[in-house]
Amino acid sequence: MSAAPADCARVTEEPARAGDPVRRGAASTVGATRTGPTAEAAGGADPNRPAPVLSVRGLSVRFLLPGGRRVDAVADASFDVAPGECLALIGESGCGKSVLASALLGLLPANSRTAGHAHLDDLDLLTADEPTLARTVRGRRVGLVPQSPAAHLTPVRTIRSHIEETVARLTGVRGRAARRKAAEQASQRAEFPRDHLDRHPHELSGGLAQRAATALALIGDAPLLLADEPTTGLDRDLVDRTVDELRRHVDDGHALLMITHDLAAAERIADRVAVMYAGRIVELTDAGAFFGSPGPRHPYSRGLLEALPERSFAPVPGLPPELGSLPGGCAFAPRCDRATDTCGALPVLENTVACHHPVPAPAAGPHATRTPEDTRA
Ligand SMILES: Nc1ncnc2c1ncn2[C@@H]1O[C@H](COP(=O)(O)OP(=O)(O)OP(=O)(O)O)[C@@H](O)[C@H]1O
Ligand code: NI
Repeated sequence: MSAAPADCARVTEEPARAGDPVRRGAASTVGATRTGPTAEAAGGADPNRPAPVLSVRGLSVRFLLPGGRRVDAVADASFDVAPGECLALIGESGCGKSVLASALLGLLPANSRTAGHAHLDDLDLLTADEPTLARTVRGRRVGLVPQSPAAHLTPVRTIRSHIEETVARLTGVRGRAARRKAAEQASQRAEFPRDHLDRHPHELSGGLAQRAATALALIGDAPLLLADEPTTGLDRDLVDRTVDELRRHVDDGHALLMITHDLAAAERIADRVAVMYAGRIVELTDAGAFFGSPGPRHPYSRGLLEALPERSFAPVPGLPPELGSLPGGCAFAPRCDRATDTCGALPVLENTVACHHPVPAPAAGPHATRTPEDTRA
């Protein structure tokens, strides 16, 4: 599913250094367009929704490559995640999901430039300095299940030693026996088998490494969890159990941003869904509306869902564009059977969708959000 783990690993293996001016100095160099989705679209204006744990506005990430080339991996992303809420971020391989997560944790490489805001309560994660991120954010305020867990584990240490060390660092548990017990409880939560705790990372399958990473990410009880493909390599039964454990974590009041290719897992866990295409969020809506009625409004989202074996099993025709040479206007237009000349202009995320020709919502229904397109269609 994840065809680009190397990219993701590359991002996370080269953390920005302390005092690195890249992120702090670069906030105005990218994302000249601030298309400004409504606060409601981002999930912020609903008075019934609790104040968000994470509030992202206009987040853009650009990579500068040799020869003056650049890759706009994330463009103008805005969304909120509230306590007790899971937002699933979905989209094809290479659309910018992991780069977005890395930006939130200050884990982008030095050839990146970010713009926008990502508020974790009163702290802007995009401008926070590396000591703050390292000492107070990663693990404590934001947990991470990385996409390539093996790359984040130290080869010469057992899983037990990783977990006990994290327990000691992030919790008040003191004493060897207590730490050992807490580590075993943490591994159990993520369905990591106790009899594998004394193994080294290279002795684990991808699925077991994934479960070890999930166990580690839950230990700090951080109010926000970023889980990047937490179910990769797991069989269906374990996917369901892992997702249900993450859902319990959400129901305990934590916020979860879950990146996944697995739409069945997203349907099982998510309260809201954000669909990313070529670096942009093109749809942001309630999971019930997305997976049920009226279904996705963006033609791309609809195509993603229809590609599922239990639906039409027909892939979205064509391939996503290279992020280094994006066409002007709607990046999906070349693959879209609803495209017209209008799509030469960049669509803004309005209500729930960034599309000049969204799939019409039915006339009535609890989730129907009518747009001018509905009346034209
Ligand atoms: N350090 C880098 N330098 C240049 N481009 C990069 C760098 N890291 C990532 N990219 C590019 O950014 C884009 C988004 O990558 P990202 O890993 O976020 O995709 P993704 O949506 O997580 O894909 P997948 O589902 O396969 O994990 C890709 O085109 C990738 O090649
Ligand atoms: Ni990724």
